Amino acid sequence: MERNNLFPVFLKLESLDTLIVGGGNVGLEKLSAILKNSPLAKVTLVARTIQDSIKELAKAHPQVKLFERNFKLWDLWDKDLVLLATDNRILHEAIQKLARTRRILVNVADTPDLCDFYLGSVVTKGNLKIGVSTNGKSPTVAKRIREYLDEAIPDDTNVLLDNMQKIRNQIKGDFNHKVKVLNDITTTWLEDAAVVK
Ligand SMILES: C[C@@]1(CC(=O)O)c2cc3[nH]c(cc4nc(cc5[nH]c(cc(n2)[C@H]1CCC(=O)O)[C@@](C)(CC(=O)O)[C@@H]5CCC(=O)O)C(CC(=O)O)=C4CCC(=O)O)c(CCC(=O)O)c3CC(=O)O
Ligand SMILES: NC(=O)C1=CN([C@@H]2O[C@H](COP(=O)(O)OP(=O)(O)OC[C@H]3O[C@@H](n4cnc5c(N)ncnc54)[C@H](O)[C@@H]3O)[C@@H](O)[C@H]2O)C=CC1
Repeated sequence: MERNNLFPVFLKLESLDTLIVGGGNVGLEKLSAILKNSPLAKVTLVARTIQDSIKELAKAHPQVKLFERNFKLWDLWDKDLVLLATDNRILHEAIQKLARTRRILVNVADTPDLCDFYLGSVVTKGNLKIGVSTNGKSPTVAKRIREYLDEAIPDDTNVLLDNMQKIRNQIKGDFNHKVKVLNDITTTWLEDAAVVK
């Protein structure tokens, strides 16, 4: 069976510099996805024309910089990540090549083959975050799985995380003992949560 070989990571976008090229519907979707997860993400968005909804969103996030003009080579100079969301595949290919030579990670919204990383569907409950990828096969299925998990994971999961953090900091003894205690007290957590629901 084919399998998903992508390696998931959770990025701290407050301390990285992200560039989005494109200010239409897809640019808006990518910017929204970033800010929903990381409201303080440092993002620069460059596009020949920028939708009003993007301008509104940027007003609520003062660290987001908008430039309403064509992409320029030097937009890449100080960036760690780049997301391409224009309607111009040739431009995407050219920018992807330039970014690659600078070792900047690239997402090309309309061309999975040119992507170094994909965005995923995300479930967030307090400190808990679950990312879902279908390996690019079906973003709609990723969205459905997000909805399913969002319903299934108890809303008070963050209370569990806070309690576990306290217990984790208090347990004395060697590492193996600590792991055993933490495993023991969480063995029945999901079943218990299902009963309470
Ligand atoms: C490869 C990937 C690269 C990337 O964008 O990172 C990619 C690529 C493409 N998406 C396309 C279309 C759609 N994308 C969505 C939605 C989402 N797309 C997202 C991620 C990804 N999309 C990455 C793979 C993720 C994975 O591994 O599963 C999500 C999860 C995250 C996010 O974008 O924030 C977000 C759901 C968030 C949520 O709600 O939970 C919908 C549905 C909808 O909006 O309801 C449609 C219309 C239905 C359809 O076409 O399937 C097209 C065709 C464009 C065209 O036809 O021109 C391409 C290009 C292609 O596949 O060739
Ligand atoms: N990955 C995904 O989730 C999806 C990807 N797509 C694809 O994404 C692409 C973009 O779609 P839309 O946002 O709807 O298009 P759009 O036409 O609304 O927006 C295109 C944007 O690119 C900008 N642009 C074009 N040339 C530019 C340049 N040289 N420099 C700077 N900005 C430039 C335009 O000013 C505009 O802001 C399409 O190719 C579409 O097929 C579409 C749906 C979902």
